Amino acid sequence: MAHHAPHAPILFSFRNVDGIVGGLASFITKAQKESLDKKGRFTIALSGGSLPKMLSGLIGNPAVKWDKWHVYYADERVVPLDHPDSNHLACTNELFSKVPIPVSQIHTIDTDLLNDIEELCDAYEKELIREFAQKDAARFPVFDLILLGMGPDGHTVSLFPGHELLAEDDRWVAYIEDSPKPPAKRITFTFPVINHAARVAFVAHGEEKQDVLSEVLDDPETGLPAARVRPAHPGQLYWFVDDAAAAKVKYPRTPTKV
Ligand SMILES: O=C1O[C@H](COP(=O)(O)O)[C@@H](O)[C@H](O)[C@H]1O
Repeated sequence: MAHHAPHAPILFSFRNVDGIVGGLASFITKAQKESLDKKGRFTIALSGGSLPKMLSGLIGNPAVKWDKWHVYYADERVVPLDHPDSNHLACTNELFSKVPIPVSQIHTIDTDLLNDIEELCDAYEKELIREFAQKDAARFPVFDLILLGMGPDGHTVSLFPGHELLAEDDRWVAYIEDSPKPPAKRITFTFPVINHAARVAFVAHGEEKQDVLSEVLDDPETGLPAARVRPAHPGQLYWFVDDAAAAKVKYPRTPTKV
């Protein structure tokens, strides 16, 4: 049994990627049920990179109430929605084209604004304000679930090590024009948004994540972007990883029955 402080990150390590896919699907459906029981809708934010493929356990799953999902992108590349770099395209190819989710409930960037990143970013922030601010006049939105990835450099969403956006404490959505990982132009949720969510789950797999995962979980004070994800009480952070990624991690695992 894992012993750590209440609200410390919960680490699930699975033997392989299939294990992550199954565990993540049960976790998401449980989170969805809790939200639907409370308020009849489920607000979720997705990432790009390796994450969309990890959502295949939701396809054909009768527990998923797609008509109640309201989907946002935790970060998005400023490219057309059918561009190979688009996080929306990746999520569509891996998930949305295969499930009956109403298209109007998937909140994409406004591609009429691709030539004005500031406007595009403001417009996406307004999408979030429409969903959250009127209801509870919250300073920051409270997503039911935000799903994140982590790059081998410790970046998450489009928040990169050493970048000035790590200090953004006011905006909900910010833009970056000098991303060290292409494409350079992106929009991203800020830390206050991520850290106000009810649940945040990182999903990471493979040997290339070994060193960074042990730094983020065992030495979080080094301050890599992924280590700065610490949802405020009563929010909870989870990690869904495979044993290859967790090979160097000393942080205690929680048994993988979610
Ligand atoms: O550029 C990005 O990278 C991160 C991490 O990607 P991964 O392929 O290492 O999982 C991703 O979470 C983010 O959405 C994306 O824009």
